[in-house]
Amino acid sequence: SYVIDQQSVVTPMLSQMQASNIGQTIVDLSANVNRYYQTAAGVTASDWLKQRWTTLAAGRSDITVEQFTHASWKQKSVIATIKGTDNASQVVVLGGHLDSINQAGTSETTRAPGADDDASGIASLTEVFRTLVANGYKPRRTLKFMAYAAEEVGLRGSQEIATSFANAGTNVVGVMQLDMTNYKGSANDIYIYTDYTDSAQNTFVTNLIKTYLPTLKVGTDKCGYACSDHASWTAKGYYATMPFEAAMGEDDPYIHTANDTYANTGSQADHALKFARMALAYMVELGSDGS
Ligand SMILES: N[C@H](Cc1ccc(I)cc1)C(=O)NO
Ligand SMILES: [Zn+2]
Ligand SMILES: [Zn+2]
Repeated sequence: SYVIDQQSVVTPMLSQMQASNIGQTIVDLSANVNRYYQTAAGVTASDWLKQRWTTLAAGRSDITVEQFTHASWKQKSVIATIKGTDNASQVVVLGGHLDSINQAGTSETTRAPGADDDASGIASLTEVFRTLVANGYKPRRTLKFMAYAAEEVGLRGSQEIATSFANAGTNVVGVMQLDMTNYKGSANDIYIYTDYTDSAQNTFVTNLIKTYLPTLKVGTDKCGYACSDHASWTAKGYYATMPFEAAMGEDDPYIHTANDTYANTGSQADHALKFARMALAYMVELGSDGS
């Protein structure tokens, strides 16, 4: 059962989280001509993120940053792990996808900045990672931050990772997916998607928002298909939640084009900051539980 009891840890951290940090990561990631799973730029973006997370890890001995090599394409997923203290066998995952795509076809030189889809999600979870490390936070459970390759071509990177975890019998107690966090297209702030996700964990996340971000308005909606990497984890029997930027059909109209830019989300990351704060609360509340 889900208990919310880490206010003394979470609340001080929330005020340290900054939209400007999220915006900078979006700018950095979308500076690659593209982040397509098959291009040199897509490989470069993966290597850049590994280095960025390694720098943020600040030499902590309980943190590792690695790349997950996939079977049949070049772009690697990136995984940062904060090893738990006394309940390390139980794992919490916060993910987004690293790759981008242009719906007109993505060659080595095709522009696909993917600022909202999904640099915004990667930037949101990177700000969670930065804040936890800056505060010297040591979780009881193991926390994993994941940047999946090849989401746009069939959730392929997360499918390989989730399958690998299931085959290893890894006890992932919960997964949150952040795919598109920075385009405020709807009346509510955060939309919890109810298909291909777990309803009990969705309720927990809704309660986290009520507790820690009480001014935010929460909506729900359905994709109607496996619309992001949360579906890969659900397919393997894990509990997943996907908080999303808008209601169906009101999301960022520029995605999968050369116009999915930071400028086209107003050159600010205020919407993404809401998701980062929610995600930090998720990682600390679940990460602080014993077995
Ligand atoms: N299709 C998804 C984005 C997406 C997800 C949900 C909704 I509603 C609309 C759009 C995608 O491109 N993920 O990378
Ligand atoms: Zn997409
Ligand atoms: Zn996406």
